[in-house]
Formats: sequence, structure tokens, C-alpha cells
Amino acid sequence: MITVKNLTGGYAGGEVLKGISFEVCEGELFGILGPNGSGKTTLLKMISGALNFREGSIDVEGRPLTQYSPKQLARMMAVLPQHGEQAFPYSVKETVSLGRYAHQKGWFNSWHDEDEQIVQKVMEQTGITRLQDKSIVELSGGEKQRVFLAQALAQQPRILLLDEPTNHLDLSFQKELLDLLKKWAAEEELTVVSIFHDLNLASLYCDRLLLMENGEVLIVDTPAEVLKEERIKKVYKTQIKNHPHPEIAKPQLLLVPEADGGHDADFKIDARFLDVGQDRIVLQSPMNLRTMSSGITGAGIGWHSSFVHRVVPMEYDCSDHKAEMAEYLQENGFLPSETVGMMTAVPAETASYQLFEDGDLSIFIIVSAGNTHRDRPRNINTWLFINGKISEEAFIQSAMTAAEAKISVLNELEGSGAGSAGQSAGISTDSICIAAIQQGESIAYAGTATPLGKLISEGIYTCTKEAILKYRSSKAAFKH
Ligand SMILES: Nc1ncnc2c1ncn2[C@@H]1O[C@H](COP(=O)(O)OP(=O)(O)OP(=O)(O)O)[C@@H](O)[C@H]1O
Repeated sequence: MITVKNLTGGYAGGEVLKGISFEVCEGELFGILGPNGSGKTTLLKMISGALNFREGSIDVEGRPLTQYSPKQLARMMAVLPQHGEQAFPYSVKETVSLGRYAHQKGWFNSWHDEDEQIVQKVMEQTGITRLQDKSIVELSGGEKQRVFLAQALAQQPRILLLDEPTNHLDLSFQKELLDLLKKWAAEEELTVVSIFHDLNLASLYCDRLLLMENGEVLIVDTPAEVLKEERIKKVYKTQIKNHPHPEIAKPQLLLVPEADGGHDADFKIDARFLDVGQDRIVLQSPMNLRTMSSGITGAGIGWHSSFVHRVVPMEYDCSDHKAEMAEYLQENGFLPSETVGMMTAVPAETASYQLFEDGDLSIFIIVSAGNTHRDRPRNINTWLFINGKISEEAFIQSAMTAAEAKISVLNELEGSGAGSAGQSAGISTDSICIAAIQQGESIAYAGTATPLGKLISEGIYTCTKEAILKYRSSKAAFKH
């Protein structure tokens, strides 16, 4: 659809673009990225024919751009510039109607029903119908942006060139606009070339991305390839982390602010923060911990500061235990959004907890265990607090290492096979929460042969065994 070859040129002051080459296919949503001043707008101006280039070529539908008359070009492509400005106080509808100019033979007396219908349709699609009689000078930045987008769409172009289209738009209209462009690209084969400053939006919506640096193309590829953490850090000269989107397979980049340096280097989670009551065990951390858990609240991966292990009666039965747990937390002064919450019928006093240390490495473990006989539903809840900065691999390996240690206790106390899936109790309602302070030395791995893994194995073995034995000798064991 658009073929750019060796494009070179700029302004009177000097060359901005140096040997740019790429192709955009029909119906593609193509994003242009790059730091400030890298030449994105200059490139878009050249593609739209607004700025001449010195060397190279731009072909649109197989024909050199320079061979199109201005009117032919206007029927082919529409441009939404970065700062839509309007010199005259036209009404919204009049401004949108200007988009029909390229399709008209004369100007004043050739307004047809079709033009009216298209203008009404695009005003509706961009959510500005109710503003149609207002003067454009009375609109907010976001409303103006929609009007100029409607004007561009009224042109019914085959190619839409956009310079930061979501600038000024609120979150829901950003999404609406890009959903709309994506739909038009797919259904009406509209080709969209757009500059983005928001790399995450570009990742979510674009088929391919072109990343520019100092007037040159660094890479043209899919979002997953272009938005690699190391590349973006280098080009934008800033700290970022790449994190997959939770719902769709697209990368998302997160800024990492400078650390405030205010934390205590010797900080560790231990029994000082634990409160074992009659009906719950609470660990309240003074700061948020990175968590991976299967708790009722705070499940999955997140950041939490309150850890609540709530003891409920054996006959507890609730159709919506998540909602009921959230209510319980709220009533008891815990914010559900900051809390990992688990439930158990096992008495709090039978839980086992201990700090395990090996040199600078330390972990704090709490285990509550009940009904650990083969023929009954089992409930062992494990909390593992790691006083270190651990990788994502180490989170997963910690869970594996902890599970292995727990099973070896079950096998020891109940005979071989007790911990395996088919053999053990009808249902296992076990939960785990791993929480790391994410400060200090980085720890890459937590498999059984690593220092952290060894500490976890020892700690989980010790606490699980003690918790089971305490539970068995308690009155509760006879009742259950
Ligand atoms: N009209 C102009 N005359 C002279 N130089 C210009 C003109 N417009 C832009 N430039 C220069 O060209 C270079 C590239 O600018 P351009 O606007 O293309 O960058 P950009 O990547 O779109 O930047 P931004 O992200 O800040 O919008 C910059 O150094 C800029 O100063």
C-alpha cells in the first residue's frame, strides 16, 4: 500500500531523516514510535505530501506520491495532525463537513444527501453529534480531537495518517478510538499509520511497529519484537520493565521510578510482625511485599502488606466465600486490596512459625495444618516470607520446593504415597502464599539445590511437621 525507500530529507536547517525504508500493507494498523525529536512527525509529513524529501521515494498503491494531484491525494489519504488548530470559529458540523471537500466537484452548491449521511455517521462514530452546533473554539482539547478525527473520516480515505491520535483523549475514548480504527482497518481495509508516544497502546493495537532513533529506522517488526525491554531502555534512556498484559498476549512496558532510598537495608519479616489470636493469625508488614498466592483474596501475583489467616467454624458454608471474606476483612480493618486472605477450620494455636537463617539469607514461615489423615479432606496453609529480592523464576521454584518438603512430611507421618494426588485425602484445600520484600541482593533461583531452596526445604519441613503434630495432639483433632 505504502512503500518508502531510502527516504532522506528534512528542513532548511539540515537533514532529519536518513535513509528510511519500510512498507505498510493494506488494512494494517502501523505504529511509528521513537523518542522526542527522532523524526516521526517529519516522516508523517513526507508521507502525506506536506513536506518534500531530498532523496528516495514514497509509492502509494504502486504510484509515486509526487504523481498524485492534491485533490487525488486528499481522496486517498486523510491526516490528523498533532495539534488540530482551527483559525475560524466554525461550528462542529461545518468543521467535519470540510472533510467532504475532496469529494465535491464544485463547493457551495454540491452538497448531496450522501455527504450529509457520511457527516452524520462519522459524528456519531466519534461521539460528537450532540456538539454539532457548538463553535469549535468552545470545545475542550479532547472534544476538538474527536472533531478533527471525524473530519478526517468524513474524507473516506483509504489511508489515515495520525499524529498521536490519543493525545488529549480520556481513557475510555482512547480505547473507543483505537477499537474503531482497528475495526475499520479489518473490515473496510483502511490503512492506518499512526505516531504513538504511548508504547502500551501501540503494543495493544498495532499490527507492526516502526521504532525510530535519530532520523533512522531501528527496527520494523511486531510489537513483541520491537518492545523488548533492553531495546526500549536504550532508545528512550530510561528504566522500564516489560510485563505481559494479563488478558492478551501483548507486551506492556512499565516505568520504574527512582528508588527513594528510604528503606532500612537490614529490614526483615519475622515474628515481630505476627499476631496469633483466637480466631485469626495476622502478619502486618510495614511495607508492601511482592506476593504470589492462592489465597481467597489477593490471589495471583501482586503486592500486599496484610496477611490474614482466618479461622472459621467447621460448619462454615457460604455460597460466595470470596465476597464474604472481603466483607470480613473490611469489617476487621483490613483493606481487601492490600490483603492476602486465607481461611481454615484449623485452630490458630496449632500453627507453627519460625525464622530460618543462613548467613544473610532469611525466611519466615507459618504453617497451619489440619485433617491430615488420608481419608479426610486435608487443609495445610503455608505462608513463606522471603527476606530478599527474588526473580519470577525463584517465586515459582519456591512454591515447588515448598510443596516437595510438605509432601515428604506427609509421607513420613502417614506413610509413602500420602502426599501424592490420588492417594491423599479426597480433597486437598491447601493454599500457599509466597511473599518477598524485594530488597537487598537479587536471588535468581530457589530450586532444592540452591541456598534459598535448601532453607525453604528445611523450614517448610520443620514447620509443617510441627503444625501437624500440634494439631494431632489438640482437641480439635478428635472433633474433626
Ligand atoms: N519546521 C521545522 N523546521 C526545522 N526543523 C524542524 C522543523 N520541525 C521539526 N524540526 C526538527 O526536526 C527534528 C525532528 O522533529 P520531529 O517533529 O519530526 O520529531 P518527532 O519524533 O515527531 O518529535 P516529538 O516526539 O517531539 O513530536 C527535530 O530536531 C526538530 O527540531
